[in-house]
Amino acid sequence: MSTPTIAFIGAGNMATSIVGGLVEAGHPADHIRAADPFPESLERLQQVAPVHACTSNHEAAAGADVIILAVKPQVMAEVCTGISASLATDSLVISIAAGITINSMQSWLGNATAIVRCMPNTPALLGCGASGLFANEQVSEVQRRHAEQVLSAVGLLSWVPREKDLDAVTALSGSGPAYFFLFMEAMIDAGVAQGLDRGTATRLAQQTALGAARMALESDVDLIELRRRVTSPGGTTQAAVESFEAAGLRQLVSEAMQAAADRADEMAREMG
Ligand SMILES: NC(=O)C1=CN([C@@H]2O[C@H](COP(=O)(O)OP(=O)(O)OC[C@H]3O[C@@H](n4cnc5c(N)ncnc54)[C@H](O)[C@@H]3O)[C@@H](O)[C@H]2O)C=CC1
Ligand SMILES: O=C(O)[C@@H]1CCC=N1
Repeated sequence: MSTPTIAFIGAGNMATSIVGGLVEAGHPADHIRAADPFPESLERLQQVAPVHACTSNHEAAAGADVIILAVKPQVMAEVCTGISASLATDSLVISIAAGITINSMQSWLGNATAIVRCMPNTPALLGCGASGLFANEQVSEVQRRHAEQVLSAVGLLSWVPREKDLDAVTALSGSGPAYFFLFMEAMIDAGVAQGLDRGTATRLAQQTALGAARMALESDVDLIELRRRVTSPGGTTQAAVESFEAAGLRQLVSEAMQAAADRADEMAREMG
């Protein structure tokens, strides 16, 4: 597969992370362009890799194999209509904006445009992201591989068969980092209430989350077995887990994720 030319429209946090990952994975910086109205954003990006900084979105998009729309959802309509005439017939557009549907993008870019809609998450900033991807029918096999090359540079990726599934991806991995942060906040507060100083409670909670995540990823047994191995019969973990279950933790998680998915659907309607 030849090296695709990749254009970033918007050179903020996500673009910078993806560029960092791409270059680390061996993608040549001279095959990457970026446009952003704020020179400071472009300068920050160029500290990560010597990409070609463009003076307009048109200059970045013209003739690029892959165009990554890494701008906030609120400016997507303006950005898409602005670059629609710059796309080549075989350009692939990848959007990482939450709540902007393929339908909306097609209405701004043209119905024949190959589009991948992606829901990333913030650990992409550390190369540890998890992204869900959906492709419209115009996306070819080669373009799928290009999308995978880009998103795998910042972590794991998973294709979903229906665009609607991106609402569930948003509820799970898109918003998910915040759930773990919230749980850690609650654990730290509880540790402090039991007498630990906040610094100690914070470090213990952070390392416990890291250790548990690594065991979940790297161990050859499932989550139930991992949990069983911590839970001595009649011991402390059993007391805590029974307390969680009695308080309806699973139902709470299910309702919270439904609220997130419903909101994702609502946002797509509002912005579409
Ligand atoms: N699921 C999630 O947790 C995440 C989703 N995202 C999505 O990624 C997208 C980008 O987010 P960030 O990088 O965090 O935002 P950011 O604010 O860091 O970057 C956006 C960049 O777009 C530039 N920009 C504004 N108007 C522009 C225009 N007309 N043309 C070109 N560039 C323009 C801004 O100057 C800025 O540098 C958003 O749509 C967001 O929804 C990002 C991070 C995580
Ligand atoms: O909270 C949000 O709406 C965005 C989408 C997923 C993560 N952040």
